[in-house]
Amino acid sequence: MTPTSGEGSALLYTKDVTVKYDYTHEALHPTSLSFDAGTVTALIGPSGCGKSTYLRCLNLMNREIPRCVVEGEIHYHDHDVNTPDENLFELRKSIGMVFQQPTPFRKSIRENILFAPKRHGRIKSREEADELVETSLRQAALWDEVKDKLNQSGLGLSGGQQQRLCIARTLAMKPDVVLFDEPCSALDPISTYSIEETIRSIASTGICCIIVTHNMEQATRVSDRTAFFYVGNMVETGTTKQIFSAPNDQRLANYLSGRFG
Ligand SMILES: Nc1ncnc2c1ncn2[C@@H]1O[C@H](COP(=O)(O)OP(=O)(O)OP(=O)(O)O)[C@@H](O)[C@H]1O
Repeated sequence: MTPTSGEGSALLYTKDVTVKYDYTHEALHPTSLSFDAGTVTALIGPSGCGKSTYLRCLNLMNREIPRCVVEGEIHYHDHDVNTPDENLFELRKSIGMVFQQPTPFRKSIRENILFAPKRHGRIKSREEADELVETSLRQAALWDEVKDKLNQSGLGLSGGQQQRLCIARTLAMKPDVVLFDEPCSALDPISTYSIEETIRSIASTGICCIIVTHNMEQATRVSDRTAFFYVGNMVETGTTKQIFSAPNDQRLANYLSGRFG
């Protein structure tokens, strides 16, 4: 899919979104970005520049933080979800999230996958459950490694496998957006490669993937588009190729050349 879009055709976009912590400290200044189905966007920038804060806006996760205020528009399927009556339970079914540290539930591999679909009343039969477990684990490239131990604890897996289990668990809800907050930072290079492959393959099925990463090589390997954040501002966005080969903003050029991190 062509990695571009204006907000008009985008699956998800924000318009002048700001975030204040403790009601006053504006950690994210007005930010407008758009995201298409079937693409991967990387959010990059030095530590503390607001990448994760912005990512958490997209499924209203900042609402879990006391005294945090998010203003501006967050359009999902052309509907502004940043309203007090938005149903968070429903929204997060469609906009899933994978965190930095793998966080499998203290349950079997199978029950990790089925937990949320059961809660949402989506499983009607044993056959449906079996199929969902297999499809989700295959999408996360974990099926072959765990198919003979589905009833064992998810906590018995390696770190990289646990992270893929968390991705499979997210995919079991059939989201159309998945947010990844530094999903590989706790993983070795082989597991990292596997997660990157998984992200690309998920995007190829039409899911919109957005990933916060500190790893510039990862951004170039995995993403179609990149947005650079600096001190709470989204400074530049474009195709990943353009951002890395011909940055316009001097701060971005300095960041890419390693002058600060
Ligand atoms: N829960 C919070 N309460 C108060 N301030 C916060 C909170 N989370 C983040 N901040 C502040 O908001 C700013 C942006 O932080 P954020 O974590 O979004 O940056 P980041 O670019 O994702 O950083 P990193 O790459 O280190 O994870 C920082 O000044 C940070 O201290």
